[in-house]
Amino acid sequence: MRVAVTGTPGTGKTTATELLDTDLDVVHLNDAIEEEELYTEVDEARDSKVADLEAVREWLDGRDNVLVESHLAHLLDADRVVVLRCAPGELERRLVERGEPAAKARENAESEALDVILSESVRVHGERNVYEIDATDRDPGGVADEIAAAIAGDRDPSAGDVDFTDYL
Ligand SMILES: Nc1ncnc2c1ncn2[C@@H]1O[C@H](COP(=O)(O)OP(=O)(O)O)[C@@H](O)[C@H]1O
Repeated sequence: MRVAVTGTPGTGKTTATELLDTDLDVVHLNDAIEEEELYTEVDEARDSKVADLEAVREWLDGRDNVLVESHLAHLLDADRVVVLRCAPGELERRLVERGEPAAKARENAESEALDVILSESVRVHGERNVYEIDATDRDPGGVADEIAAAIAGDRDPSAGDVDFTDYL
């Protein structure tokens, strides 16, 4: 089984998947993109690398029992897509606290308020394969438990239950 754990930067993907007790091979894709040089160019202005999704797909090819964690993970093949959500104000606070520039933190908060990643996940994979988790008031262990439930099929798929538009 291949599981994607996606969500706007700051929703807690890395923290929760590091706590996850799973038989799946957990891949922190953003680290792999750096280490394996799976990017097309470096965006100096945004201090980030532009992922080469074709190279990523090739690198992942044949790895079936894997959990791919990244804000890009929903753009890849997956049997189940877990989308972490976080209230934009809390997301913005977390990103600033972790050292992101204020403008970038706000841009991500607005993207979260607009359901950008959730909508992309539903468009690419269909609602019945998307497991939305509102992680706002959950501790990392609780989020990891929710992800484990989605992997095990112990909860139903859900998408669109979260509404953060009042942030805009
Ligand atoms: N459940 C949580 N509750 C509160 N803060 C969290 C939670 N999960 C992560 N954080 C904090 O939020 C920031 C972003 O978490 P991280 O796991 O890096 O998110 P992502 O991988 O989605 O970008 C980190 O500073 C982390 O300590």
